[in-house]
Amino acid sequence: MIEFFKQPLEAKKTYSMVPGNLQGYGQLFVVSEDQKLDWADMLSLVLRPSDSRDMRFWPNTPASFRDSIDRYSSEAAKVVSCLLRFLAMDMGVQPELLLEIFRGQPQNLRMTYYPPCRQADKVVGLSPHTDGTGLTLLLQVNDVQGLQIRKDGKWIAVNALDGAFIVNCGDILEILSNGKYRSIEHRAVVHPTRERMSAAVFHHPRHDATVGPLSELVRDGRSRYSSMAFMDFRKRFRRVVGHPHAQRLAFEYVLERLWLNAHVHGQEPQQTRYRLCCLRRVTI
Ligand SMILES: O=C(O)CCC(=O)C(=O)O
Ligand SMILES: [Fe+2]
Repeated sequence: MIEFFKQPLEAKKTYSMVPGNLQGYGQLFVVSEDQKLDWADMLSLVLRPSDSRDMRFWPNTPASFRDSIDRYSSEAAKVVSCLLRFLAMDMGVQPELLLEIFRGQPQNLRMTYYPPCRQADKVVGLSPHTDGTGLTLLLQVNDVQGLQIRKDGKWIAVNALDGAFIVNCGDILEILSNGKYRSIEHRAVVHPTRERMSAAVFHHPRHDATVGPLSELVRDGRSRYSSMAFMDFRKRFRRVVGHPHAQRLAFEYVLERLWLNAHVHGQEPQQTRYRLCCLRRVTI
């Protein structure tokens, strides 16, 4: 990955994103010429299922690149299977139930390169967002800190442990767990003199899954979210881009719809009110 980003721009542009496809080398969510871009370049690839790989975007320099990514993908999938088992046990649900939702372990990879910026406080490396995933395995590739999470309205730096993954709970896990695990809002800042690199592997439910709180967790009828097809969730999630907090807000917007539906079915009025407050911040 380090070798890939070191190459001249022209070489990297061989793998440029094309309209209508989120894979390849470029920038995330570019929707307008006037948009202020994040201070980062990235290479995004679909890794699993393996027949969805689009090899046009897979660099073959350095020569070991494709092979390394392939192995990384299998190992990440194994780690995530283990984590899903532990999470199921922690929630008191059958591990097989959770694993079935992630069957085949659809996975994509985003490698991000943040160049240094002398006026680092005037730019943002990666805008605030939540991951629209089940779980994300995030690796800070070099020893430059940059990840922050928003807690109680404040941004808090997360220090990566050497050689360890940072595991993010994504939006889907928040819904499946009926809110037990919160999908955390995060962003990346840049360093004034040093470049930074990270690699995130996003794990999604299988494409024909329905996402909603696991039935074992709503036995008492307290479902915080109603269910929807994962592909519908994804479509709505991607519709709102280019806003400073686009992804978090998009997620809240989708949740809002889910919670309103739940409310219509006579559940959780208090939670619905909370989400209505969030909705006021969103212009859609
Ligand atoms: O670079 C980082 O530390 C964060 C990356 C991230 O949040 C993402 O790729 O979704
Ligand atoms: Fe993220």
